[in-house]
Amino acid sequence: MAINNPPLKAAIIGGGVIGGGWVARFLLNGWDVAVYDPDPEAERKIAAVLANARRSLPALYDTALPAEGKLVFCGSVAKAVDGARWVQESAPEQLAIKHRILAEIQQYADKNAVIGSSTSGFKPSELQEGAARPGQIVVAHPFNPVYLLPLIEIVASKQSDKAFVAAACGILRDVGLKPLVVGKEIDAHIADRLLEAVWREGLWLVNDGIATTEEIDDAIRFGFGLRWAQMGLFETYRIAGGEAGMGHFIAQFGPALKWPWTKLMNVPELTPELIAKIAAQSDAQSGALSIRELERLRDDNLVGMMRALKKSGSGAGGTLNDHEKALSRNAPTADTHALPQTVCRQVPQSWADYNGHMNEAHYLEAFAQASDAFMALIGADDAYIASGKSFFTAETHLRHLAEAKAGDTITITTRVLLAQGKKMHLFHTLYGKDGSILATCETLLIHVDLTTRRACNPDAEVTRHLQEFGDAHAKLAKPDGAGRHVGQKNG
Ligand SMILES: NC(=O)C1=CN([C@@H]2O[C@H](COP(=O)(O)OP(=O)(O)OC[C@H]3O[C@@H](n4cnc5c(N)ncnc54)[C@H](O)[C@@H]3O)[C@@H](O)[C@H]2O)C=CC1
Ligand SMILES: C[N+](C)(C)CC(=O)CC(=O)[O-]
Repeated sequence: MAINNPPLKAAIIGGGVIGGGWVARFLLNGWDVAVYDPDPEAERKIAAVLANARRSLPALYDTALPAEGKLVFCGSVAKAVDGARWVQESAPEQLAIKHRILAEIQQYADKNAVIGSSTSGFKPSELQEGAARPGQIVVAHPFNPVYLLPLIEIVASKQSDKAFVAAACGILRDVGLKPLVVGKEIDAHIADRLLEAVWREGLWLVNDGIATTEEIDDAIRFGFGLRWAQMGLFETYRIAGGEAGMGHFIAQFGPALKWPWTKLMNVPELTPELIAKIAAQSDAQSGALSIRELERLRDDNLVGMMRALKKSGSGAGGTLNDHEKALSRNAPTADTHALPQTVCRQVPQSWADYNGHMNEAHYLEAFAQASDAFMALIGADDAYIASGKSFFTAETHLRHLAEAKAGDTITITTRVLLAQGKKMHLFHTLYGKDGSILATCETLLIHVDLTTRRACNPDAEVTRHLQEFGDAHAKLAKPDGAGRHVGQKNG
């Protein structure tokens, strides 16, 4: 499915914490979005979520997201769902409210639209009770923040139509999400079953005066929380069994389940005293930051962690890599300035430094991405490198002409200055959003046999493609700044 052509429409019914995240996820992936929420404050709250999403979601990728869709706020469900391909119910977690809203959605929505519910705990069969077309409704349970975290639990009942489940998964993948189809409907699906168990134990630890909210959070974030983000529970414990593996792990730690290590199913009563105790500890722990500041801290950390996972493709990193590939396939192919555009991306927050602009190290990173993209363009792509040949960079000269700031969109064009035998001499120009030149990079790459680690000529096809670019670019005037050395006067 094309990601952004023509613009698709999503309707979000209920624009609170989760609805706002859905708005951002669809909008920043090029969908038009219509929102219905009776709260007069909804527009302001969604604007705040969107501001945070705009500074974090694009930072996950080394390529640009599609142009943002259009956002409208509607005065009725009927207006919001009109023409929508996806309708997401994100109203309060009360079955009666959800039934009322789903009935209204089905009255006005296209019969082929997917209707997802964000419910954290209700089974799809419960949501479908009394529905005009039960098969159209699926649980699409997201995780906060919806614009960054890829997991969506897709839960169907016996009445659900498989075609809608398949369509739901396809659409969610297109907007960068990871649909996990839950095989059997149960209360609270998979993830919230797990979360509730940890939450229950946490409440007991505070209730019994054993640990504060901060100590419990430390127990998670300094240890197993880091492991869970990349390997989950079972893969982590498999390693904990040492070379003897999972069988040995269970033999050793299985009996502990019957020792008093857990409170099992007992739930502490949420008395006013316990709630006040937790709220006071939470204020002492995190009250110095506003919710929006905490969200930005969370988002920057999530972006950093998820970007790190891209390297190995573990967990969320694999989803990002798949989405990035799809985004690159759908990126505009038009040349800018008559040269191939080899980079189009946002400057992530993490690239800004103490001077409040993009740090010099990341100019080289962006230009290296341009060289990689140009290599792919001439056929020196992943398959070529896997066959044992590549280019190594021998020399680079960077010029910094104007500032790029976090959140800015930057593009790079690539020009061949010389294509001769094993030599590939490139000149990259980095532009800001207004088309002004922010930096240039002149770089010499040498073709190498990866088995001998020695220079050699590229394969015939790569040579031919490179030569074609070289011949075309030789007709252009020499770029300003080419051949400069450090300290040279302008002019
Ligand atoms: N907050 C969380 O961490 C998560 C929540 N969810 C689920 O998402 C759903 C929404 O939860 P939150 O966003 O947290 O709640 P919320 O309270 O932040 O937002 C609910 C929104 O629904 C609106 N609303 C109330 N009546 C409505 C109606 N008749 N029609 C349309 N909108 C209406 C409210 O004005 C409010 O803006 C729930 O089903 C919840 O279980 C799912 C994943 C995580
Ligand atoms: C607390 N909660 C049950 C609403 C949480 C979720 O449903 C998922 C999440 O984002 O943690």
